[in-house]
Amino acid sequence: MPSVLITGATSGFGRAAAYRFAKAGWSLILTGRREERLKALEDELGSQVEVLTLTLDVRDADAIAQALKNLPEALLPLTCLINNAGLALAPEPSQKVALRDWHTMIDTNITGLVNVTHAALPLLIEHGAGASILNLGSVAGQWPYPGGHVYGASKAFVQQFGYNLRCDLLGTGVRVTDLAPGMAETEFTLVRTKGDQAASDALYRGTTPLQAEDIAEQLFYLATLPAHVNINRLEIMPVRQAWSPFAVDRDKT
Ligand SMILES: NC(=O)C1=CN([C@@H]2O[C@H](COP(=O)(O)OP(=O)(O)OC[C@H]3O[C@@H](n4cnc5c(N)ncnc54)[C@H](OP(=O)(O)O)[C@@H]3O)[C@@H](O)[C@H]2O)C=CC1
Ligand SMILES: O=CCS(=O)(=O)O
Repeated sequence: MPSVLITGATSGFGRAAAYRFAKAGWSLILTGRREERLKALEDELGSQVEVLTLTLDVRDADAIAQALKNLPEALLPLTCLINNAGLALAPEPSQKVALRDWHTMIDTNITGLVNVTHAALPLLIEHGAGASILNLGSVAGQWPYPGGHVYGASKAFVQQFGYNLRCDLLGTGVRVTDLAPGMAETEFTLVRTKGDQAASDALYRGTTPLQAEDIAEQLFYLATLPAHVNINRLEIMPVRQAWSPFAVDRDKT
């Protein structure tokens, strides 16, 4: 059976992807920090497919290297890595942001993604043709907006790291994609606003954001493309989201 390692499987895109890949019979390696949520997924999906849960913080390089070194043979070689764990913090302007929030985004979205990728690469290369690394980038990695600061920059890293990985992986058969969603309704905004449910509800109210299942469907599509096809970047927005005009600072009259 093909196997997929999903980081950040306890919520949002990662959780929806666990269900999507399980539906197709894939073996699952699910990670996140919230153990009780991982156990609930294992209880629910474990009767359909092989499920291994790893309670891990992607910022802990040693724990990740150790865990991936000791994967059961039945889950190897690894068919797909979904680098999904990530977060935005501090929607306010740069000059008002606490430095630790910038560090948390860099440590999670950049260092965490690099930690997992480094540990998983040998397992994907062993699989060869048909293996994939699917990285969750964002429209924020391409398009600037107020309050995007380090979050957007971290997603620009995800894109360029993926492109550079492709150069190094040429000849191994391992594919790399930057999947870059726009507005999607998950726990993302609750995390970004540090638990402000009203602010999260307000952002998604009166429009039609992407849902986690929309992204899970794209992840499954990418992972099951013919082995000779690599989509380098896939940007997806809800129909009801688009760009705005440039902002201009004007004299007060
Ligand atoms: N929702 C959106 O509008 C968009 C989101 N994205 C990106 O998609 C990805 C998933 O986001 P989404 O599903 O929306 O958000 P959620 O907040 O719903 O899910 C985020 C997941 O990441 C995990 N996570 C966060 N920090 C860590 C960490 N240090 N170690 C391990 N796991 C961690 C969380 O698990 P736990 O807390 O249990 O550790 C959780 O499972 C992120 O990379 C995000 O930047 C991209 C574009 C749009
Ligand atoms: O990555 C998340 C989407 S947005 O909040 O930057 O538009």
